[in-house]
Amino acid sequence: MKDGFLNVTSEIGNLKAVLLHRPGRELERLTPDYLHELLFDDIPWLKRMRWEHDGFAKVMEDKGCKVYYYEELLEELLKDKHTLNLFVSDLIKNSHIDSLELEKLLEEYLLALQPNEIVEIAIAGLEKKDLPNLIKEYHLVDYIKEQYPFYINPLPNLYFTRDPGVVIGNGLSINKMKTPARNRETMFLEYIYRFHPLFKKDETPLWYDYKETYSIEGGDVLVLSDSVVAIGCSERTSARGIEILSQRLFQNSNIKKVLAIQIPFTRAYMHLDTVFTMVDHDKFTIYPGVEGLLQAYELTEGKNTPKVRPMESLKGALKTVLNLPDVQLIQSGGGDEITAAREQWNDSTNTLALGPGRVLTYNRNEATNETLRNHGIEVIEIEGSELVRGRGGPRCMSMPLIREAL
Ligand SMILES: NC(=O)NCCC[C@H](N)C(=O)O
Repeated sequence: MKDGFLNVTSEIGNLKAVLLHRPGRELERLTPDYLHELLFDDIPWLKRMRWEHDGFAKVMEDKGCKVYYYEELLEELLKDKHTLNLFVSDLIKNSHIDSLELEKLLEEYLLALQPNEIVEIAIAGLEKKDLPNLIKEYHLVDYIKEQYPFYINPLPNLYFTRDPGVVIGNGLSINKMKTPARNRETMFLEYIYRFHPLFKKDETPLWYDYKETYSIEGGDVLVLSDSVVAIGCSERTSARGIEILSQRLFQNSNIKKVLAIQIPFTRAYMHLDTVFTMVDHDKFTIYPGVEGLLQAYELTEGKNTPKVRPMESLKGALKTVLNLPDVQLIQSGGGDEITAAREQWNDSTNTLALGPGRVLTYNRNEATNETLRNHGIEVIEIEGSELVRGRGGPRCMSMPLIREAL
């Protein structure tokens, strides 16, 4: 196989290219009634959120990382009429409109728009009040759904680009999301993969597809080295999904071992990277509140499904799979129970490595940042008072496309 564009063989190699989404109008469609369903705990202030997000992107650019945006890549590929037609048709299909007639009307409406307007609607949603005269004759389904404000749902979680897809080696996993609120996000990545020349589809293996049955979300996947991946078994990522992805990696890539790490299935720690991230060759940060609750399993290639070996401890497992004499688990919140819990809620452990021993974090997590510094880690802080309201940090908000090999 020729060289593709994507290449991620570690969590900590110098970050060279990343996929982001700048928060947009979808955030202004969050209302208290739909917060829970849309996986938010609060209503963010968009203007400030964008400012914070621009600051986040700038730190990466200043360090030599190329920043790509979902909205730009999608607009570029929708300039092709054939792709645009397919995209609109899939957008309608994935929006669960429930009425053939309405589907047709919406399709006609969207096809008359420009690519940037279609992308805006695909991400930010379409409110019924914006098209007051669309339906000429009401059917039962229209009466029943009348109170619901959207024809097309907003996707307020898209700025957490980590979750819908993950690059492992030179291949891509387009994930199967667990919740309906985030399901439609993955379609965008499929279009970028299939139709944008940047991703060099013919040279890029697809490890997983969002049309599969078992959920996997990117916040659970940590590429620990060129031959080892850790995958959290969590509220969002299923054990069966881990087995299927692992076996494919064993058979078609350089990955030899997967460390499956079971974390408590709760909202506060919805993905592995909300409690555990890699910050240097042999250093990790971990939320002490879960340390004793994690169970690790080593997966290696099996006949049909992987062989599974329960491991004694996370620390021991990391040493074994990474072949290291020792590893350090740096406790977030300085190890203080209350501080650690408060800062974990605000994503203290969700660090994004820009290079070995250099991480990006929210400035609000003062105790954790100080602890990391005391362990020799360079910590670059960003503002995140509004960004954090979606319950995700710098790692959640970034999908690495290229990292320099270690
Ligand atoms: N990797 C991550 O932990 N992503 C954060 C996702 C937060 C989002 N509100 C969600 O519940 O999916």
